[in-house]
Amino acid sequence: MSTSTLTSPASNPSSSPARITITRPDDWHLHLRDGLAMASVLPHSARQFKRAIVMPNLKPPVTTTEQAAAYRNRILAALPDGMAFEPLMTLYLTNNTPPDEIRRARDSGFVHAVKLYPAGATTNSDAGVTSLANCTRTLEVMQEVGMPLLVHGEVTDPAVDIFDREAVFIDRVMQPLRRDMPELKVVFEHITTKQAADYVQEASGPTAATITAHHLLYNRNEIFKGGIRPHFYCLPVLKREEHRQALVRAAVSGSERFFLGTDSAPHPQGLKEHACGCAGCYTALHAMELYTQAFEDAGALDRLEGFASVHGPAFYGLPRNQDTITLVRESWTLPAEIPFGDTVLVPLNGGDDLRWKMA
Ligand SMILES: NC(=O)N[C@@H](CC(=O)O)C(=O)O
Ligand SMILES: [Zn+2]
Ligand SMILES: [Zn+2]
Repeated sequence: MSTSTLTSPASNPSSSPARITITRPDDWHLHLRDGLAMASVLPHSARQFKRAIVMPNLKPPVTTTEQAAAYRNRILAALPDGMAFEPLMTLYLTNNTPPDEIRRARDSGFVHAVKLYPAGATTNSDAGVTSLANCTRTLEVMQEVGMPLLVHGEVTDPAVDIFDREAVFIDRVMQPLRRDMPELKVVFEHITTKQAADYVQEASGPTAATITAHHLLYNRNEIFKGGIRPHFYCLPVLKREEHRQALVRAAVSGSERFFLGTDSAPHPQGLKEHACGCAGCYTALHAMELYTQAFEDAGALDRLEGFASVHGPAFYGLPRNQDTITLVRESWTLPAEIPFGDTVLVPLNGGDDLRWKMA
């Protein structure tokens, strides 16, 4: 029961080009998992992106530079011959991350950020932070050495409605954090609301946000179209149409504060299509096709390169990539499922036709 509108002619203006070439993009928020599962999905990201910020929410989480080095080596060992891909590693912040660990991370040269998961907010966040007050010394060192803090920005207070958890997080956590650590680099990850887009645009200090392709293309109706559709369930959950539109405006605005982060988050089919299904959308296979479509629908293909390939490296203090990718206007059918270790996963839009294709 495909209900895709991805190839709808109405949103395919004839004035749009048949191909577009941009500097090779990077993915500033990616879940690669580990082991055989990682080996299955890694080539998809490596085909589309030169680099990716690799999330540390493994079981157990990647909390030390030493663990990040070992994880990085496993990723590089799983990379097929001939593929160039640079994993940019992150550490998982806990209540007990020692300030010295930040200096070790900075000195390593391969750890590029530290991730804040409010305890209980999302997949594998049990070891996360219960209160940022536990992390003051560590955050001060991050601020001092220029180590970015990446934030899953949702409160975990069960009294707060799930659709409000990001907006409430701005008041309860982001504002005080920005006030207390004015020079800390902060990335508000996978923003989903108008409130977050406005906040990031106006915040003082080095503040940025990643935006996923699925939050640019879909509102929360998508989860319930014709029945419950678990592959559209992720955290933070899709929001109302007015929020999707605010995210599109932010992404195409040209502001350097907004850049690409797929949050591609693979889970086995059996754990998505489940009575208590996991949160996460798998988009690594077709991410640039989806972003290109979102920017085309907004009449802003000329802004895609900045968002996908320029603003992220600038924020992280890294060089832009030298090579390019080309996307062509060509209809193709996304596989309905793909191998995932010893099981399978269903990509977002699995079995649907896409309008753009990586050449
Ligand atoms: N986005 C998700 O819905 N899930 C992510 C975790 C996260 O990024 O919050 C995952 O690791 O599965
Ligand atoms: Zn998250
Ligand atoms: Zn994520």
